Amino acid sequence: MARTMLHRLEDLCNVDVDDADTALIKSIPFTPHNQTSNQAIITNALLADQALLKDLVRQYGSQGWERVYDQAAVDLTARNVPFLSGRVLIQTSLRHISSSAATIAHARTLASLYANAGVSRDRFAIKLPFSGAAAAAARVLNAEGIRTLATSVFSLEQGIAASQSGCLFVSPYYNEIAAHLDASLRPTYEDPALEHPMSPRIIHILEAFAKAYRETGKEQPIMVIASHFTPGEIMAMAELGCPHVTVPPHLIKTLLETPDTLPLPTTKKAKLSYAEFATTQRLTKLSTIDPLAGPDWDGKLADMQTDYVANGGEKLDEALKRDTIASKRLRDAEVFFIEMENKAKDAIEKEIAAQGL
Ligand SMILES: O=C(CO)[C@@H](O)[C@H](O)[C@H](O)[C@H](O)COP(=O)(O)O
Repeated sequence: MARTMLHRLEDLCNVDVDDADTALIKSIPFTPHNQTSNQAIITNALLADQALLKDLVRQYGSQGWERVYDQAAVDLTARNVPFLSGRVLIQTSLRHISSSAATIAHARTLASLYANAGVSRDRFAIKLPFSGAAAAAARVLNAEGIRTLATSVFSLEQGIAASQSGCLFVSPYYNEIAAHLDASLRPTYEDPALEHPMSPRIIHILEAFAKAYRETGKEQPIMVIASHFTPGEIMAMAELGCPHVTVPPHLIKTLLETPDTLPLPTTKKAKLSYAEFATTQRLTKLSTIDPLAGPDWDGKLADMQTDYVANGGEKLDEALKRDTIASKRLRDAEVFFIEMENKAKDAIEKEIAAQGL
């Protein structure tokens, strides 16, 4: 196959797949790294496969819809492991966003279903939508070897809490969920790295991790940046310094269909360790600005001195409350993913009734 923009992206930034579609993953002309998912991805995949739905209901329907849905998420992702070099990921229910105990219990259930499916702990991770309660849950889960990804991250404080709770990965959303549902909310920029209002927060998180690594030697979460609309946005992630980007299906297809006619890249992809991280010269002005902060922001950025995870993630919840943009975006994610989960719940319960279970 001739060289495409997806090859170029992989030269600059590790390509992960933001979808569970095995055929799509196999169509990529190199081995992608991780495969991310969420309740929208799992529900759509399950509803598109009525044979799988019926079969899972037959096997597990008597134990209720959640058992069926969790098994679906594990089955739909576990089968992709042979075609990836890294991990498959599924997300805990947003119904648990305010409860550490419920988040821990759900993550442990998913981990045991992966174990039953023969997926070892180094081939999966559990995504936690990152509230204070989730950060506290992450500390427990990572300590017991169930590795987590902090997701729905919109603020530096959430990024710091991901580091403090020992998360393996962190996924800031470059764009908000509301913009996925309403195209009029999608910003378009000639130069996304420099102009997109989320770029500074990405740089702040990466710089905080690099500083923490230099000071403590402790490995920091690997950034798997998510939620992009355009090829231009995706390609800009390398310049921001993101080591991984998770790419939705339509952008994988577009990048695969676009020949790379540019000279071979002269820069290398960001290393997974933050030891050598440095913001590229062109973007250093983003280090001190925050277009998403409110008008009374004092210009100070959060740092690792505050423990955002202690006491059930109390300080993270306080920070989220003060940050109207991040808290609105996290709330939108909560509403959207619960809606998508409920769509699957209705279909599963209908099938449970049809099978007379
Ligand atoms: O958080 C991760 C990866 O860690 C993503 O799966 C993330 O949920 C998605 O990129 C966003 O929710 C956008 O998803 P979609 O609306 O494009 O399906």
